Amino acid sequence: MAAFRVPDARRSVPGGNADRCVQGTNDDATVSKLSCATLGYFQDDFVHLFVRRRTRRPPMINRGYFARVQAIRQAIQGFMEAAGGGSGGAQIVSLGSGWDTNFFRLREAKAEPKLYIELDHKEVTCSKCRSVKKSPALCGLLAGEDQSGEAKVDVESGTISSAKYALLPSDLRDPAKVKASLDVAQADYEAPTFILLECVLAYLDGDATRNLLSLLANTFERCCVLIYDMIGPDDPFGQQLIYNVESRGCPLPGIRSFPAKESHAKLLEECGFTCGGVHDMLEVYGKYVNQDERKRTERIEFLDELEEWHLIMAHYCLSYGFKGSPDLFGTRAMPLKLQT
Ligand SMILES: C[S@@+](CC[C@H](N)C(=O)[O-])C[C@H]1O[C@@H](n2cnc3c(N)ncnc32)[C@H](O)[C@@H]1O
Repeated sequence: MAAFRVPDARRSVPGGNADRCVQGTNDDATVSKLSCATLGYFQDDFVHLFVRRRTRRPPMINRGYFARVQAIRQAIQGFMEAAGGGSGGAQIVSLGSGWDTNFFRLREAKAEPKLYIELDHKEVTCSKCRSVKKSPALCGLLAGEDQSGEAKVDVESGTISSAKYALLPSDLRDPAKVKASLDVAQADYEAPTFILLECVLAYLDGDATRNLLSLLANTFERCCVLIYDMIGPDDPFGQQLIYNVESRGCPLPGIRSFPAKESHAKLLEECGFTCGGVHDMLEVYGKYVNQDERKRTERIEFLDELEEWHLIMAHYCLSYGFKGSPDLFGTRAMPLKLQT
């Protein structure tokens, strides 16, 4: 592996544009997910509706995204089963959701929760509205069972409201705004709720993350939270990773506030959750991702840079915590189960 020489990228972050750069990370994530879907790593019939220019990502990136998407889908499925599905009142809240397509995937499979709420910066929710409005397929999935339900897609305000899905602009750094957005979305604070923070907290500073997680733990009576994020900022590979992102003007304060698996566990406990587990993505890929899917996808593209693969995967982790009734969020609802 090459030696890394990393200048301090924080000095080159252009102040005013930081939010715009953070929003731009969603474009990257979506393009990478489309790259995977196109190659057959996983099925996503909707992600192409959000991307203007397709780019084929290198095999290592595709495999990393496969692990991330597969693990999150397994966790959602585990929760939905434990919570009795949409008819059991299950609710999903995705914060910093970007152009994620999980709602449309679940809705098409008739496996959607009672309510699916997404929050992101207004710029991102406005562009999501634009793509939804242009797509009869997405609009159709927002409509009610008999296609009669009213779905309002307002590009100007960046909001979508429908019987089972709500998209709203919000700033995750401001707990009062997040709570107000959840109120507008008519979140049910007593319903079993799965909260997803997929590659979001790295962009928030430590206090903002603590305030956000504490708000969630204090607001939802029975919930589990799943966090996918970067770790390991201090070794040469982590420094390079941070430099690559921050030199584009996108600060990553979160990775410094919560640099290791232990700090993620502590964060969850401090904010009012019981920590269910923290695994780096190497562990997730090796032990928790469905093994048949793993074997199938390993045949799609050859990967020979194993040392770098191990390094990348060790710099991301999944952590999860619970709050509320142990019968619902006990072992049955553990987001990840060991695969044998
Ligand atoms: C790397 S993208 C991830 C998007 C999506 N969760 C995924 O994994 O595909 C990070 C997302 O977090 C959102 N985000 C970051 N900070 C935010 C904040 N303070 N308020 C609202 N959204 C934020 C960004 O706008 C962006 O959509």
